[in-house]
Amino acid sequence: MKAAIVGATGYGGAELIRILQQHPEVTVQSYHSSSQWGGSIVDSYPHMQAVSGKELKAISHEQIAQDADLAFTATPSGVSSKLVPELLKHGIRVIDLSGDFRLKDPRQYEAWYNSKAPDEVILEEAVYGLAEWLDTDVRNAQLIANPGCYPTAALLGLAPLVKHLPIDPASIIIDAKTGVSGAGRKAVPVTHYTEMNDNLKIYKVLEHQHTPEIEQVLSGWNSNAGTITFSTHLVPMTRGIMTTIYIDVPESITAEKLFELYQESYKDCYFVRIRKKGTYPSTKEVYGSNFCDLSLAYDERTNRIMIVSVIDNLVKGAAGQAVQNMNRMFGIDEKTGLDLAPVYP
Ligand SMILES: NC(=O)C1=CN([C@@H]2O[C@H](COP(=O)(O)OP(=O)(O)OC[C@H]3O[C@@H](n4cnc5c(N)ncnc54)[C@H](OP(=O)(O)O)[C@@H]3O)[C@@H](O)[C@H]2O)C=CC1
Ligand SMILES: CC(=O)N[C@@H](CCC(=O)OP(=O)(O)O)C(=O)O
Repeated sequence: MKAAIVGATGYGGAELIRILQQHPEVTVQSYHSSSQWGGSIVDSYPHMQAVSGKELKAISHEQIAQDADLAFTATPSGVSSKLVPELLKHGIRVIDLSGDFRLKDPRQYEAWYNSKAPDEVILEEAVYGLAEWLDTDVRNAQLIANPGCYPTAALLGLAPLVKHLPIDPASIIIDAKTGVSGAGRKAVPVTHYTEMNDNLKIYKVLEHQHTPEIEQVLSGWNSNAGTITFSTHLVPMTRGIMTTIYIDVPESITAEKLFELYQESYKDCYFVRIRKKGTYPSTKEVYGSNFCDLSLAYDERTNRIMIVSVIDNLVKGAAGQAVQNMNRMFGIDEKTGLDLAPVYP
């Protein structure tokens, strides 16, 4: 299979290159950049000697569609919304890493992204690619909207509860923390070394664009689901997301039942690992891998469940899940090319 990577000079693109380099079924046919075409990947990433002979190309929709079976668009929101329809028009399948095709309601997109929504027909057609909980057969999908990093961590943590128990979804609080690579490679004051080093910041308070994405999925799972409380923090680390989720529970649940529900729900999901009762994951324990590690705690004093979920934002939260979706799209075992052990310490 032949793939093209658009946005190859960004962090998501670089992670796609790293993963696809050792994918036995894929050849990366071309690497694309809007500003550095004519140059080479190693100009941006000198450690990527394995692709040193590859020239970065300009973005020609027609050429990309002619040469490859699939395009990954690892481009910013607002860019993907214009790029992807052109690629689809030329008949190529696309996995988009941005937030542009995740929200079904264009008014929601415009309200949270402050930008014009893509065409409604394409929004309708796009499959939301939360790989463990796909609700359609993606072997025929033309466009997969790869989920956001925070929604991936939060939704994998919430799914079994929201799908199977009469919890009160309005009680959901998601307290999330991310590493700085979540902001991409571009230098901006907020992620500058002196701003971030030895510092902890809350940001996008009550206005994070992943809020409606999480709510949209939850309401598809449980008709009672509505609004959530979601907070996001920047932590002085390179990669990783931890979400700590709090939910009020019906009195009928016990810690044992809860644990069994999660074990059962994820028994066939290689990339979701439920931690032993009483132990809790840290972001380093999934660093560089496509795993999402989950822990549960039931607080009998408050009748609240606490779920802890960790992922690597660039892998399970972006490029890794995109490759997992690609594998599903092309009928390949989902683990192919992705069985990466976490890098620790
Ligand atoms: N970083 C993360 O953890 C995650 C990121 N995402 C999403 O994935 C996408 C890529 O993120 P990330 O790699 O971190 O971002 P970066 O800022 O690191 O990279 C963005 C890429 O887009 C390209 N680009 C910028 N402007 C344009 C344009 N006008 N036309 C075409 N290409 C353009 C840039 O390269 P060039 O100038 O060379 O064209 C660059 O390769 C974003 O939508 C992001 O929101 C999703 C989940 C997690
Ligand atoms: C640290 C940081 O800024 N993280 C980004 C993560 C979102 C992202 O990467 O993009 P998507 O919306 O495409 O998922 C943010 O909070 O907006």
